[in-house]
This record gives sequence, C-alpha cells and structure tokens, in this order.
Amino acid sequence: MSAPSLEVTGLAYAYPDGHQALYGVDLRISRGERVALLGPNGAGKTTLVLHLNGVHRAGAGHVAVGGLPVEKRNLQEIRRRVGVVFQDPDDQLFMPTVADDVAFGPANFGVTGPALDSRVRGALDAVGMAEHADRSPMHLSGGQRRRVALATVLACDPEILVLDEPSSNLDPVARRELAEVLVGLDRTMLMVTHDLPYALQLCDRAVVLDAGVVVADGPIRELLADDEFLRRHRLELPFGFRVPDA
Ligand SMILES: Nc1ncnc2c1ncn2[C@@H]1O[C@H](COP(=O)(O)OP(=O)(O)OP(=O)(O)O)[C@@H](O)[C@H]1O
Repeated sequence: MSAPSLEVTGLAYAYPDGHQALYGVDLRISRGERVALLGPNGAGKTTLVLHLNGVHRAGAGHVAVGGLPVEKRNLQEIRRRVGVVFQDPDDQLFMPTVADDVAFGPANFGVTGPALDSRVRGALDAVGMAEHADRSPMHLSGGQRRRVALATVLACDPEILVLDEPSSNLDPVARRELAEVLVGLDRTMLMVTHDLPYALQLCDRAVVLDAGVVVADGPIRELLADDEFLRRHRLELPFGFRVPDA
C-alpha cells in the first residue's frame, strides 16, 4: 500500500517567544481525500500548515508527505510535494504573463522544453484558464487570479494541495467555478477555511483545531450539524444556513 499523502504524528510547536501553538497534533490524510481544516482564529491552523512545507521545524513529533519526512535535507522535494495556494494570489503571481507564472515552479524543479510546455498547458486547462496564457496576471479578475495561482501549484504536480481560504473575496459565480475546478482535480487537498458551507460543499471530512489541539476529526456533515459543538469551538454557520440532509 502506498504511503498516505500526509502523516502528522504528535506534532508540537512553540514559537520563539514561548507561545505553545500546537500540542501533539495527529493527522493522516489518504491519497485523494479532500479534508477541511477548521477552527477559530488563533487555533493553530496556519502554524500546522507551515510545518507541512518545512517553514517551521517541529518541536516534537513527525511530519511526512507521501512518506518523505519533512526534514532539512528533503526540503526541496517537500516544497514540490506540498502545493500551497495562498489566500492572496498576488503573493504567487509576479511574472509578465500567466504562462510564465505557471512555468516558473516546474522550471525551478528542472522541467524544460516540451515537457515544461505540456505542464503549463495541462495546469491552465485544469483551471479553465488556457485562453488567458499570454495575458498579464495583473489584468485578470480576482477569481481568475485565484485560478492561475492554483495552476502555478498544479504545474509542480504536488502530492497534496493546501488551500488557504480559497473562497475569500470571490463572487458567487467565481466561488462555484472554483469549486467545480477543485472537485474535478482528483488530488489530495487540505483546505483551511472559515467558510463552513464551502468546506461542506467540497470536503467529506473535517479536522477541527482549537487552541492547538485536534478537537474533532470526522464526517463534516455530522460536525456541522452539531450546534453545541460549533458553539463550543467558536464555529458558526451563516445565519439561516442548515446542513442539508444526506
Ligand atoms: N510569530 C508568532 N510568534 C508568537 N506567537 C504566534 C506567532 N504566530 C502565531 N502565533 C500564535 O500562535 C497561535 C496560532 O496561530 P495561527 O496563526 O496558527 O492560528 P490560525 O488558526 O491560523 O488563525 P487564523 O484563523 O486567525 O488565521 C495564536 O495564538 C497566535 O497568536
């Protein structure tokens, strides 16, 4: 059996000022799963994500991506395997054209020539942005920029996609279009979000962090239908929203 896309075991971390942000977090994500990472402000979600791509070094515990330990000697391969799509696409887009931006990552990992062209085409096709390849990313709408940012990551063929608030600042059409793209990708995903309906639409499973501890890990539908659980962990569905029956 192949290694899970992500395996986090007993992960603990304190910031240099002594603030303990994670306490013994365990998380295992199988290949192809889409998992929502939920939790109130300050729960430790970003801190956890920054351990997946090796920005933070675990104080205790262990993180592996596709079976490869997140350690200094593996960092280049780990950064290819963990594709983080940041909340602000402008953090990811800085080249003159869309195609240049999408080529940047794989080119850095040594892909060249026709193989590089085919990566770029494949990634832009996957997000429905092929006809915008020669445009400047600066001239695209927010929703289009979010999709190009996703393509820059897909072009590196990551083991796991990490999406940071993928629905923020999107209008309802762009939100739906992005959801369709994401569902069509057939890739392991960890989606960090406060947008509970979007998480419900895209993920079967949710992991809830609160104060650095995993307080729930299970079917998202059940978690979001538990009003008392939501209240206890400062999670809130939009006014009037009801979790549809299965
Ligand atoms: N550089 C830092 N130094 C000290 N403490 C930090 C630092 N960055 C974050 N923290 C603390 O670590 C805890 C977890 O923060 P983190 O950013 O991981 O939460 P989060 O769940 O991503 O929150 P949000 O939903 O607001 O983005 C918080 O208490 C935060 O104040």
